[in-house]
Amino acid sequence: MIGRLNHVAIAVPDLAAATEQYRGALGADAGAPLSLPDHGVRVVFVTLPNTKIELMEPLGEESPIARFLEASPSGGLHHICYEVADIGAARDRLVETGARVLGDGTPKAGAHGKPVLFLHPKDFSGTLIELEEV
Ligand SMILES: C[C@@H](C(=O)O)C(=O)SCCNC(=O)CCNC(=O)[C@H](O)C(C)(C)COP(=O)(O)OP(=O)(O)OC[C@H]1O[C@@H](n2cnc3c(N)ncnc32)[C@H](O)[C@@H]1OP(=O)(O)O
Ligand SMILES: [Co+2]
Repeated sequence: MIGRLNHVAIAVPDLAAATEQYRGALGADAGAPLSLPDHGVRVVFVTLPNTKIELMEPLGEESPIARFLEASPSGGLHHICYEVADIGAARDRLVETGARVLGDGTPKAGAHGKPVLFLHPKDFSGTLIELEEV
């Protein structure tokens, strides 16, 4: 059911500093910052030849990455995003297997304007999974 790896996300305390590090020290193609108030994060996408890296800092009081950064103040790997062809069908199949879909199960428009959903990290080997319909 899952297809290509769309992106790997890294939570960072300072988006501008992390972007500069990817652009400078790592020589990567980093895009412009984008605020996503619906998701409580501000992001920069780094384009690699075979996938993308999403650098994210908290946005707003209710950011879902606030607690993660409290536990790991210098940042850390936060989630991986797999592409699916039909996110409604993917959600129904996952719920049938007993996996917890986060939120109310309704896909939201993600950073690329496509529908996304998140799966509880405790149900997938301690890894937060994002599904994106592509
Ligand atoms: C826009 C976009 C896009 O790309 O399109 C995005 O990516 S938005 C990306 C930001 N949005 C999201 O992440 C939305 C989905 N995330 C969430 O709803 C939340 O972050 C949760 C995953 C439910 C975690 O919430 P919260 O940190 O409040 O819970 P918590 O502190 O009680 O954590 C419960 C347990 O899960 C663990 N835990 C928390 N976050 C984790 C993560 N990212 N990876 C692995 N484990 C994680 C904690 O260590 C804890 O384990 P112990 O109990 O063992 O201590
Ligand atoms: Co993401």
